[in-house]
Amino acid sequence: MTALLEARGVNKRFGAVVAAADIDIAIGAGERVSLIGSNGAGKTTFVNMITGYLKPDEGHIHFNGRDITPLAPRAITRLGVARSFQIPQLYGDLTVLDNMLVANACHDQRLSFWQPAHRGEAIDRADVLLERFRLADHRERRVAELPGGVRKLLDIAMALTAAPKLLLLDEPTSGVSAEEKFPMMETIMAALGHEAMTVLFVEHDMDIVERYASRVVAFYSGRIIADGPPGQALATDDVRRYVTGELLQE
Ligand SMILES: Nc1ncnc2c1ncn2[C@@H]1O[C@H](COP(=O)(O)OP(=O)(O)OP(=O)(O)O)[C@@H](O)[C@H]1O
Repeated sequence: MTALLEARGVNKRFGAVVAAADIDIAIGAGERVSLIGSNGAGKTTFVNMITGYLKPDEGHIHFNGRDITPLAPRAITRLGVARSFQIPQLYGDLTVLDNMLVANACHDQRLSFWQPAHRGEAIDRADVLLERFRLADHRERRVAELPGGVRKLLDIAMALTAAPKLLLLDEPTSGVSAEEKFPMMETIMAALGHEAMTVLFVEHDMDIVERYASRVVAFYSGRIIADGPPGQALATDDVRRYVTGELLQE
């Protein structure tokens, strides 16, 4: 397997807290990887180190064959790493379409005062994504008026305007009702199916993990305690003890 993302000997501490301990992992193109672990296990720290918002104390992270450890978040985004947040980062007063266009403008290097164009092209790309995420009917609505689940879909669609190679999702269905979460994941996964991209998603809901991940990476105290296909990783004693709580902790 040629790795798209590779972390080697990555460590991160916050004072006495070990947030990442000897992280060694390689993730290939097209994988759908779920990052699981209890609160404070180190999932977000790992994601933040990939995006460059946090720097490891030790170790290196490679993306697409390049050492991205020293790069600033914007430079890493430009290489093809995109992220959506647990609480969507949207402009409530703007329409859905305008949010898409703002997201596009943030990474379109061709835009300038003299050449604000590509707008037609940007609108076409936005419309394709809105269709895929079942957001076309909301195109002209103000984002502040939309329900939470729709806003989450928009946040992910916005991340895709950059046509990333790696997409990082933070609990895509958190805050969404039990009835809505599977239809929402179906929409997300169908939309992502059109793009040849690797997806890492932080998830606490094991039903979602089992159904949508091709691989599970479990964290505890900053360490990776299991890594494999969902059926295998979720069945390990460490995951049952430290993540799902099916076994009592020693
Ligand atoms: N900026 C920071 N300053 C100090 N401590 C931090 C910081 N970021 C994370 N930590 C600590 O590092 C540990 C790992 O946190 P992290 O947010 O990575 O866990 P997590 O698995 O994402 O948890 P959750 O599911 O609650 O989001 C925790 O003990 C946390 O308190």
